[in-house]
Amino acid sequence: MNTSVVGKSAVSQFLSLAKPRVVSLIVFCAVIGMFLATPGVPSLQVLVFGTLGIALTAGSAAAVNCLLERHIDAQMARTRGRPLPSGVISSRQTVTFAFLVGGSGLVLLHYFVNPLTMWLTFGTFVGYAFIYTLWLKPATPQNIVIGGASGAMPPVLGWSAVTGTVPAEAWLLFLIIFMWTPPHFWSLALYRTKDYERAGLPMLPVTHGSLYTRRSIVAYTLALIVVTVMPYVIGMNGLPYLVCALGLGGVFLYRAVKLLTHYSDAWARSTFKFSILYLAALFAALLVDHYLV
Ligand code: HEM
Ligand SMILES: CC(C)=CCC/C(C)=C/CC/C(C)=C/COP(=O)(O)OP(=O)(O)O
Repeated sequence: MNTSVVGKSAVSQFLSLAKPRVVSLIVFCAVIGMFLATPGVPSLQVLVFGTLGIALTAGSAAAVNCLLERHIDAQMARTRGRPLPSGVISSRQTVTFAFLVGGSGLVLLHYFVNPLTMWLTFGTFVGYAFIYTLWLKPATPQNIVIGGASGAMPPVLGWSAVTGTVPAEAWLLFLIIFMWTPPHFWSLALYRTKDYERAGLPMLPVTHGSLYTRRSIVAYTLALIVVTVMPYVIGMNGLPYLVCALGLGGVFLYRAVKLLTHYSDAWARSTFKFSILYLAALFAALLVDHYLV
C-alpha cells in the first residue's frame, strides 16, 4: 500500500501514524480472545475499556515505530509517503501523540480492566516499539520471528482482560498468530526485497535469498496448520471450527507451495493479502464455534 499523506487532513495524518489497518486486526484478535475466555459474555466495562486500551496502546506502539524508523522509511518506496519521512508531522508531534495516546490506553487498562492486562500490554508495547524496532529488526533475519511474539499477544491481552489470568488456552491463540507471522511477513518481503536491501535491513529474502524464504514459508504454514488444529484437540473448540481451520489452512498451504514452485511477485502479493484474510477468518471461526458448541 502506498501510504501517501498528501492532501490528507491533520486528523487522518495522525491516524496513519497509528497504522490503523494493522491495529484493527490486532484489536479484532484481542476482542475474540475476550469472548473465548468465558462461556458467557464479557462485561460491557471490559469490552469497552479493554478494547479501547489495547487499541490506543497498539496505535501508540505503531507511532513510536514510525518515529524510530523515519530514516529507514524514507528509503523504501512502500513507506516513504508516511507522515514523518514526508515531513508532514514532526518528531516532536509524534512523541506527544504517542505519549498521550499510549498513556491513556495504559491508564484505562489499569483502572477499568486490571493491572495484569495493563502490564502485559505495556510489555507488548516495549516489545514491538523498542525491542523489535531498534534491536531485532536491524540485527537478524529472524527479527520478525522473535518480534512476532509482540504481534501475537493480542488474544492473550483480551483473555487476561476478562479473567485476570493467562491460561494455556490463551497461549495457544498466541501460538497461532506467532506461526502465522512469518508467512504473513515473508510473502510481502519477497516482492519488496529490493526495498529492504536498499534500506540495509537483513530481512530473510535479503540475507538468504528467495528460495530459502519460500521454503521457510511452506515450513511455517505447515506448523501453523498443526497449531490451528490444537483448539479442537484440547476440546476448546468443536468440529465446525476444525473444518474452517483445515479449509483455510489448505488454501494457505496451496498458496505457499505454489509460491515455492511457481514464484511471481503477483502471487506473493496476493498471498500476503490472503494471509490477512486468513487470520481474520480463523479468529471469526474460533468465535462463532465458541457459541455453537
Ligand atoms: C512482527 C510481526 C509483523 C510484521 C513484521 C508485519 C509486517 C507487515 C508489513 C510490512 C505490512 C505492510 C504495511 C504497509 O504496507 O503499510 C503489514 C500489513 C498488515 N499487517 Fe502485518 N506484520 C506483523 C504482524 C501483524 C499482526 C500481528 C497483525 C494482526 C493481527 C498484522 C496485520 C496486518 C494487516 C491487517 C496489514 C494490512 C495493512 C494495510 O492494508 O494497510 N500484522 N504487516
Ligand atoms: C500494545 C500492542 C498490542 C502492540 C501491538 C504491537 C504491534 C502494533 C504489532 C504490529 C506489528 C507490525 C505493524 C509490524 C509491522 O512491521 P514493521 O514495523 O517492520 O513494518 P513497516 O516496515 O511497515 O514499518
